[in-house]
Amino acid sequence: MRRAVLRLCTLSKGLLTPGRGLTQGSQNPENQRVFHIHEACSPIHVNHVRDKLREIVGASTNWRDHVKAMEERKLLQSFLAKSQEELPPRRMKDSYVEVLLPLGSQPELREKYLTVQNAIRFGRILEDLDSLGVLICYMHTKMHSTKMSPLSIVTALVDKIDMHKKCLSPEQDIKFCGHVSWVGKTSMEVKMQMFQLHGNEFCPVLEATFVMVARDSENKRSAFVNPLIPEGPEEEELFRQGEFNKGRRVAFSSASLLKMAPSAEERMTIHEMFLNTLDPKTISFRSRVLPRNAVWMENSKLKSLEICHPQERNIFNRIFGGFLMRKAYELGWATACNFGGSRPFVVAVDDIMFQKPVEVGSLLFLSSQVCYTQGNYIQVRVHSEVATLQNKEHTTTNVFHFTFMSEKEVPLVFPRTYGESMLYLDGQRHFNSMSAPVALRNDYLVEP
Ligand SMILES: CCCCCCCCCCCCCCCCCC(=O)SCCNC(=O)CCNC(=O)[C@H](O)C(C)(C)COP(=O)(O)OP(=O)(O)OC[C@H]1O[C@@H](n2cnc3c(N)ncnc32)[C@H](O)[C@@H]1OP(=O)(O)O
Repeated sequence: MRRAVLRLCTLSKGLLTPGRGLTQGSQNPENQRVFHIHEACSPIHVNHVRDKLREIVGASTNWRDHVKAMEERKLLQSFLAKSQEELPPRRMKDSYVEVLLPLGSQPELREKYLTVQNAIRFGRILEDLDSLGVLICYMHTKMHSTKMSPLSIVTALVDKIDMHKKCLSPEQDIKFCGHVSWVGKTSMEVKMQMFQLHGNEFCPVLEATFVMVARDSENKRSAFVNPLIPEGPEEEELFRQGEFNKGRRVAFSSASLLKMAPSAEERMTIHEMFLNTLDPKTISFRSRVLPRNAVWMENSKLKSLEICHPQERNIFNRIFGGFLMRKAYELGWATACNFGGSRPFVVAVDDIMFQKPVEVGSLLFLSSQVCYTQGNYIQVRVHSEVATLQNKEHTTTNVFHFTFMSEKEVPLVFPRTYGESMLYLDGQRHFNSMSAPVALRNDYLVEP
């Protein structure tokens, strides 16, 4: 067990240093390491993750019982800690979980994960990562005094998901693993990795950093989580990285274009783009023409609507974060496909913020657009908002950022309004925060 954790941490350190990329990752011999099957502790079957979660929170399996189940959860409030100091510290290995998705040995599982091009649906992987992230946090906060957890653990942020060059086959077993890597007072950072069997070895294909927040039994107020004690220099480094990530997120958010004007360089970019669209035949700021091989941003949009049925609920009777991510991702993929005119492959996902829970019964409006392109890359932003039948006012619940790589070079995208210019710059910032660009690889197959 300990060896497996250490090996995972070493791998994480190599791959997840902020700003390091796919190219750098794959060139680094450290990252060529593989995870040997025999090192793993017995993994949980993917189908059991959600059953375990239901058991931990005592969720009802029938929608008609959900109110009763929530009433029962209220009784757990007394188990909540009044301060973090009351809670026993945990180690990284206490929350370490491995999950097996046996696509190779159980072909009946494949259908759910399959794309028409015989690749793996990335949207399904997002759902699995979300459930696993929550399970990992329940391992970290496990109490011996009560079978059911008084905590409601929700996904606050998908900080980053980086894909590596490996081809994802729907016919080979997949393994996920992860652990809590940093904790605050009520929040936990979780690092997860995904491996696919290649011959006799599980090779790394993806890594992800999520932030989960603990809430009380009724999911109304935040609740304290156990401190984390890193053991040894590798874990200390991971913990420091978690601290650094928190600072980076605060800095990124305070420099948000919703709060601050763009930098001088960014302003210059926008002005140059504007000048490039002025019609040289008229001396007017109004007549705008698109340069060759460019598309107006407003023409890159796709929209969808989902009715949030009880079937898509999570263990707290709100809409499952993984479902929201899958739907947003699939719309984003279709947007990139429509825009680029060829098959897009996801390269990175970052900064998905879950601002508000989505209630069962809501109408979920997803709106997706290309906001930045470069070479073969397409940066897509998906905005989601909800309305209810009673209240038609729309409320933003999430903003998703996806980076795709297209098989062919893609057109430039041009903002027409000031608001679109801000979207362009925000897209550029997200693109630049991604790892260094990678060369298009034929074996890089990750699809909706
Ligand atoms: C059920 C039975 C049958 C079911 C059948 C169907 C089954 C379907 C399958 C599902 C099963 C699996 C489900 C597993 C559960 C998945 C989880 C979800 O879905 S969850 C659904 C999707 N998720 C949601 O719905 C969540 C929606 N969002 C929210 O509710 C709130 O925005 C919030 C709670 C996340 C934060 O509220 P806010 O008022 O801001 O809170 P505070 O100011 O009090 O701060 C508390 C701590 O949070 C930190 N922090 C905050 N934000 C961020 C951030 N962006 N970034 C980083 N950190 C952040 C902040 O720094 C502080 O940390 P610390 O210093 O104390 O350490």
